[in-house]
Amino acid sequence: MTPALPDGYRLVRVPLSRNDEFREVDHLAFGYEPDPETVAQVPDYIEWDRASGVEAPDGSLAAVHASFDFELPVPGAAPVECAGLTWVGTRPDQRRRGLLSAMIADHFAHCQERGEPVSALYAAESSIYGRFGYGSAADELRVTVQRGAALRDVPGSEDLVVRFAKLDAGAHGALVERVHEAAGRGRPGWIRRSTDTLRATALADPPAWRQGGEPLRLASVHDADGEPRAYALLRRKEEWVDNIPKTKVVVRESAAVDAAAAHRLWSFLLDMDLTASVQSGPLPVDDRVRSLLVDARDTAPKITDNVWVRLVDLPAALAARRYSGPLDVVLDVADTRLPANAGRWRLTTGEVGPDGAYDLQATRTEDDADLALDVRELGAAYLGGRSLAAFADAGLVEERRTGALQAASAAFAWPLAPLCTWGF
Ligand SMILES: CC(=O)SCCNC(=O)CCNC(=O)[C@H](O)C(C)(C)COP(=O)(O)OP(=O)(O)OC[C@H]1O[C@@H](n2cnc3c(N)ncnc32)[C@H](O)[C@@H]1OP(=O)(O)O
Repeated sequence: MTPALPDGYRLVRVPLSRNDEFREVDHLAFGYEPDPETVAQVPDYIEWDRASGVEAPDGSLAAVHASFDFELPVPGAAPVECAGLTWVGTRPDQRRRGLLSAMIADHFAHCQERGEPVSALYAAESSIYGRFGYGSAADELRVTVQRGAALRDVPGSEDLVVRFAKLDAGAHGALVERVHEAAGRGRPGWIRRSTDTLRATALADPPAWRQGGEPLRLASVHDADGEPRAYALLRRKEEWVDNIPKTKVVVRESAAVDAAAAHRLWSFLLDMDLTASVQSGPLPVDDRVRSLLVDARDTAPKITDNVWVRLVDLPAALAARRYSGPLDVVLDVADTRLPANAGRWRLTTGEVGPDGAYDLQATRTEDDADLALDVRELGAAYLGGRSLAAFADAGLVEERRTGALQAASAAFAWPLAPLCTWGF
């Protein structure tokens, strides 16, 4: 069901020629205005063939959104085609008239046309997107570690060397993307930057973004052949208290291909002269540093929601990932926004693969349901980082056949916690 727009309003595609208007809506919606230096230094990373909006009766843009053509890494399988919803904004003088609701319906229709079974997003406010069937599918962890904090030993760490330089996007871009890709292998949610402009934006560093810190630096870890194994994009914020240096190291993003590289990187970060602490970038909740720190309690851990997932084509999306255990259950799915997903589905796994994981098929059935849930909870569990049993415990999944919840929770779970390392 497509929500109605107010009289005279209409959904439109927004071409590059309306870039200024599109951005004006965004600035008004989010309450900021980039200075000319920032505009000049941050690439235009909108994919203009995927930008849309709502026109008011006078032809002006009242609301906008766009999406990215992503591949979303899922548990145990090749990434699934995914529309990364972004740049969502309604002008403050046009809000609460159903413009976002209409844009989301339009977005889902475009996903279906393009054959994208899944959509993902970062939520500006976490109360917005559940109503549209998006579920919070991953958490991100940030820690602040005191200088000199001890790490448990990892063999091979001492054989690696660290290089430290002013970030040069041209010279370092390939290193960052190569390590980022290798570090994320097997980790659900680890979306790669899919275009040159997104890759360039990840390294953009206009002065307005520095919040009093130095320009971005790159700390990179290399093996004996010079091959990069880990990196951190960071800046130091100089601070002195009573003549004592208390500079903070603030990491924008870091990644490491293995434990030795992570150990070497953190050893370097925790031993920088004049500093007092290291604030991490977004980490998976099971990040190595939690296991390696001798005193992991004193790290002021903060957890927030990371990427949100929406199953647009339920059977295709569920078949695109793999599962940790055998399963034969009937789900009764509620989905008011996309009725084609609603109703009863039998989920059946096949033979176990050599990696211990299972393929799965979702087919329509008239059989009685074993579990009843909203598509939002299915999206939340999709990357393997949320427990269906925990949702049941919160009253959000109903078990109608004893044992079905245990089996489904075990099958949907995945050994590595999901994470996307960058907001889009
Ligand atoms: C993926 C991303 O890009 S995240 C970025 C989202 N953008 C922002 O946060 C920018 C500032 N906010 C805005 O521009 C607007 O308030 C938007 C885009 C969040 C909502 O746009 P609107 O056109 O006002 O939404 P619309 O009128 O369709 O409301 C749809 C429903 O969402 C609810 N809703 C809208 N905004 C919010 C919010 N911020 N928090 C909680 N609920 C909200 C409405 O109350 C309405 O609920 P209902 O269906 O129960 O009646």
